[in-house]
Amino acid sequence: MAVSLWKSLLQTTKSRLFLQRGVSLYNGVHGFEEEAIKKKLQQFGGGSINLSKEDHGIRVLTLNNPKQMNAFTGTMMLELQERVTELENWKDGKGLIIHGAENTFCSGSDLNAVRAMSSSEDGMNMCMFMQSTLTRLKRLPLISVAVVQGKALGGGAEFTTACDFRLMTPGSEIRFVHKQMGLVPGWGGAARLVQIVGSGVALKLLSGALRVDPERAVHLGLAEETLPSSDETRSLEEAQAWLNKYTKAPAEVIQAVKKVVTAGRELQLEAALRAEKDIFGTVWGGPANLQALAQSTKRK
Ligand SMILES: CC[C@H](C(=O)O)C(=O)SCCNC(=O)CCNC(=O)[C@H](O)C(C)(C)COP(=O)(O)OP(=O)(O)OC[C@H]1O[C@@H](n2cnc3c(N)ncnc32)[C@H](O)[C@@H]1OP(=O)(O)O
Repeated sequence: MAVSLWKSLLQTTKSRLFLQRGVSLYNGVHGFEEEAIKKKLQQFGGGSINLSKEDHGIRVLTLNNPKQMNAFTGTMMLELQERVTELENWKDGKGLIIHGAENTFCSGSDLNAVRAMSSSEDGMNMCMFMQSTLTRLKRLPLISVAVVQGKALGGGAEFTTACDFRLMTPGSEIRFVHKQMGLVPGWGGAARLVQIVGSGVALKLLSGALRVDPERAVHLGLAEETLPSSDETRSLEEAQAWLNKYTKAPAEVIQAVKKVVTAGRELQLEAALRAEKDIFGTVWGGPANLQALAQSTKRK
């Protein structure tokens, strides 16, 4: 009796904890020294992570370091954590579009920073920092879309897997180049890639460092579709129109939808069911539900 009670308490706690905002995957127990790595990352400046004002519940996050093909500098990693915290506290949010500046997505880590942080301690701390931030990004109660224009390489390819969906423009490419650097993904990209395309395809993409063009990405289930335009502005407009199809409801309903799907993906069945129950309770009898009940019974 005590054991099953303990198990049930543990499951409930897990399902509640996983929905909490700002929870890092790692702490001192794992050897994660967050303040130390933040200080180190601060030494490698350049570029920025910009977040647009909201427009009908949708914001655009821009990886902005075009001089280096939007490679992630240390300060960009710190800014990404700040933007994710902002998005976790965005009450009216429904959708997020992520793209790179000047019509290319992201070239991974800034290799200058990588060369300067080649110690095991720095590498592991950067890995845990980025895994935590991208896991929080993936768990945002928003529908997120990576618009892949140009190249998404290495950590940039991993970044696309931290979004719910990927839309690619003609001629664009996702490529997990890690093998060529004697590495494996370190920002959580391998674990998420297996969830998206399955272990067999993930093994081929990683071991072959294969170039994935839009057609192959759609075939593999890595991308939803190839956008018609390769123009930077036009393709963003097309991505916004695509996302609008899925965000036509009050924010609290869209956020609840994303949360139940995240629970189903990440938790064991009983914990997922408990999380679904808790989330269902936040919308049952809520304004959107009561308004729908007051209207005609026929669904459009
Ligand atoms: C866990 C993640 C993992 C890690 O942290 O270990 C990584 O992500 S490591 C990085 C993996 N990424 C790469 O290896 C890509 C390297 N870059 C390229 O292959 C090319 O630059 C490419 C294909 C993105 C673009 O080639 P293109 O010929 O069109 O342009 P350039 O190569 O001349 O690049 C323009 C300009 O950008 C600088 N650049 C590009 N990528 C990076 C980068 N990742 N870090 C730092 N700087 C980068 C490049 O040096 C050029 O600058 P310039 O001053 O003009 O030489």
